[in-house]
Parts: sequence; structure tokens; C-alpha cells
Amino acid sequence: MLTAAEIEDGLEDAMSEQAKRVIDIEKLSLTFQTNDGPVHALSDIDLKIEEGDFVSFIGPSGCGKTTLLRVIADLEQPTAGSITVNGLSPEQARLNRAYGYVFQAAALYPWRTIAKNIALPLEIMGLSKAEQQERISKNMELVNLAGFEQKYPWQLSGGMQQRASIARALAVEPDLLLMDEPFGALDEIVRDHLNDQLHQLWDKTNKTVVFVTHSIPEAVYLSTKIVVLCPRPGRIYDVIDSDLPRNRTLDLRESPEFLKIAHRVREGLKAGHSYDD
Ligand SMILES: Nc1ncnc2c1ncn2[C@@H]1O[C@H](COP(=O)(O)OP(=O)(O)OP(=O)(O)O)[C@@H](O)[C@H]1O
Repeated sequence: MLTAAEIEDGLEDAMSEQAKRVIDIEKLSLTFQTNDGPVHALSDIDLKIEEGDFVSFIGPSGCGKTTLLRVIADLEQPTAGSITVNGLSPEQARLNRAYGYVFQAAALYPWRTIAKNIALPLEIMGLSKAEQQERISKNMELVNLAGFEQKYPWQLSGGMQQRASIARALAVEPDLLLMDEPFGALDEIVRDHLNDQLHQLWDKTNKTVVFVTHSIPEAVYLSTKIVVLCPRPGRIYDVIDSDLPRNRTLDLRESPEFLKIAHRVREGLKAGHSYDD
């Protein structure tokens, strides 16, 4: 028989387990009503994301990756099922500034310096000038852009602009970072470099990241969990919990363990792919 203290310990463990769940999605579907009829963007999605996970959504065009990210961010409403973010509705989580969102294009205001772009959400939050300055310096440093504060976006390369937009998302100090193909438009060498930097940043800060990509090496290199989606209707085909070491460098991509996971992702993508796309 369990003692009262053991029951209490068990309850505490269960509660702290519960506290670590960042995203909980159950039987979630989303159908868009369009002039051409309904589009089943997401169907029967079940997914759990824990604190500190790096989760990639990968799948062919139109399988619902962006829609799923937008549901988490409260930018789209599911038509069935449930979702919580930090135990709250996506709307409450958004109002609590639970997440930072990084878009496909850097989306920086060209008439503002990089520092002023990063300051914008902080001004809206009502932080003092000194607090804004502190967060700008800290996050410019984190993305290796220290010294570029007074430049305008057009004076920076595409990769630097994307790093600046990551710094802007981080400056709000969210525990959750939602990233929609942030490096999709960059050449492969720059992309490798940014993958490496993002991995180190995640490792240092232990944030939870949800990341949309089309690239198998990017998904496998960055993720602790890879969610393979397939289209019509958009659904989860496979969830791969990566057993690669947390400490990673780009040469890991040549290892048999890496290639094995990449192979499983590729098989999942092939199964869900239509060559009409
Ligand atoms: N606002 C909308 N109204 C109607 N249909 C939409 C809307 N947004 C997305 N869709 C449709 O929902 C499906 C999923 O789109 P989504 O953008 O989530 O796919 P994706 O996997 O992110 O694609 P890609 O890789 O091309 O960015 C597609 O068929 C798309 O046309």
C-alpha cells in the first residue's frame, strides 16, 4: 500500500509532467470553405510537444504545415478537435505573448534600423527605453549580429535579415518559437550556417521550437521530433523521435544514424506525395 507521502510525490511528479507539455493537439481538423468547395487542410491531427523539444513539420506542398503552425499561433481556428498551448487556448496563449513567430520572409520594416525593428514589439509591450536597449543588445549578440544595430534591413544580406527577424522574435522572450520556413529562400551554404547557429541557440536557451521546412537534412539536423505530413486531407503520416545526440555539428549529416532517420523521412514523404503537385 502507498503511503500518503508517496501518493503526494506521485501527484507532484504527474503535475510537473503536465507542466512540461507545451502543445497538446487532439483530433484536430480544419476545413476551409472556398468558392470551389471545402478544402480539408487538416484532418484528425494528434500531437504532443514537450518543453525543450525542437519539432519540424515536413511534407509536400499543400499538406497543411503552415496551417497547423497558424492554428498554434491562433491565426486560424480549427473546425473540430482541441488544442492547448501552455495549457491555455491559443487565444489566451497569444495574449500572454507565449510565442515568437518567424515568417518565411524576414518582414522587417525598411524605414527602421535593425535596432528599431527589434524594439517595435517591445515598445508595444510598454518596456522602458533601458529595458528595450538591454534586450536588443542581448538578442543581437545571440544571433551574432552585434554591431549591426544602426544598419537598415536593405544594408544586410538575406541571411542576416533572417537572423534579425529571429532576434526580434526572441526579444519578446517567449518560451516557444514558431518558425515558418525561415531559411527557405537562402542558398545552401548560408542555410547550413544558419541551421548550425539556430541549433546552438536552441541548445543554449532550451526554448521549444516548432519549425516548418521542405528540407530533409534541415529537419533531421535540427529536430528532436520530426512530424511527416501528407496532403488531401492534410494529416500526420509519421512522427519520428530522433535519437541523435543533442550536441550536433554539421558533419553529423554523414553519419549512418543521421542517414537512417533521413531515409525514414524520405519514405514517408514518398508515400504521401502526388507527382501532380
Ligand atoms: N485561407 C485559406 N483559404 C482556403 N484554403 C486555404 C487557406 N489557407 C490554406 N489553404 C489550403 O489549405 C491547404 C494547406 O495549405 P498550407 O499552406 O497549410 O500547406 P503547406 O503544407 O504549408 O504548403 P507549402 O509547403 O506550399 O507552404 C492547401 O490546399 C491550401 O490551398
